[in-house]
Amino acid sequence: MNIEKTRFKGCYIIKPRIFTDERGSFFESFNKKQFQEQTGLETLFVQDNQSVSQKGVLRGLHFQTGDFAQAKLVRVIKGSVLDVAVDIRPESETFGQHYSIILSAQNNTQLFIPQGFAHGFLVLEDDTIFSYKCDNYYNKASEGGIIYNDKTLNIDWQDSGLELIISEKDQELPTFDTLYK
Ligand SMILES: Cc1cn([C@H]2C[C@H](O)[C@@H](COP(=O)(O)OP(=O)(O)O[C@H]3O[C@H](C)C(=O)[C@H](O)[C@H]3O)O2)c(=O)[nH]c1=O
Repeated sequence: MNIEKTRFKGCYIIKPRIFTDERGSFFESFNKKQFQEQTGLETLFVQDNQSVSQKGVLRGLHFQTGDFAQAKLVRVIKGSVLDVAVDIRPESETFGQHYSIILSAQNNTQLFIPQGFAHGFLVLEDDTIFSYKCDNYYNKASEGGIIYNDKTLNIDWQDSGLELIISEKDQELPTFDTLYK
């Protein structure tokens, strides 16, 4: 696997090595040893999640707080998404800034998002399968979030022409300024 840094400390883009032959293709979707060698991070994932969404679904921006903060290794098994990670680490020089990337079954690209980020994605194709590893368990009481169209974050979701499908819970998430200003 090839791992490259982003301008956000601890956030990495991962491109697995794909093996193809007359049967199809193969790749290692995670390798702890290589991950640790290339990032220096000792990450122990404890929970895998999967969601299936139709085109136009926007999930997020979500995070878990305190002892239940989660690092995530996210990827798309089928379809494609615009994935967004927002740095909510007050001490970070990129605090309040976000990173966006297209993740798809075509590019097989993965994004490692460390603890201290809010995460969300916009689904670009029907029947998109989103799969991710977390280094901490789900803890409903620790759930937090930021409204997707927050004016301070000013995320370009590239959603022109899409009818957004957003849960009631996500439509009621607070603004960044409410949480951090
Ligand atoms: C996240 C989670 C949810 N659930 C239950 C709780 C609800 O009854 C149901 C759907 O949960 P929710 O609407 O929060 O699912 P998403 O909107 O996909 O949330 C996720 O989407 C964003 C983009 C993320 O990065 C987070 O991992 C996560 O917040 O699954 C569980 O049982 N375990 C879990 O780990």
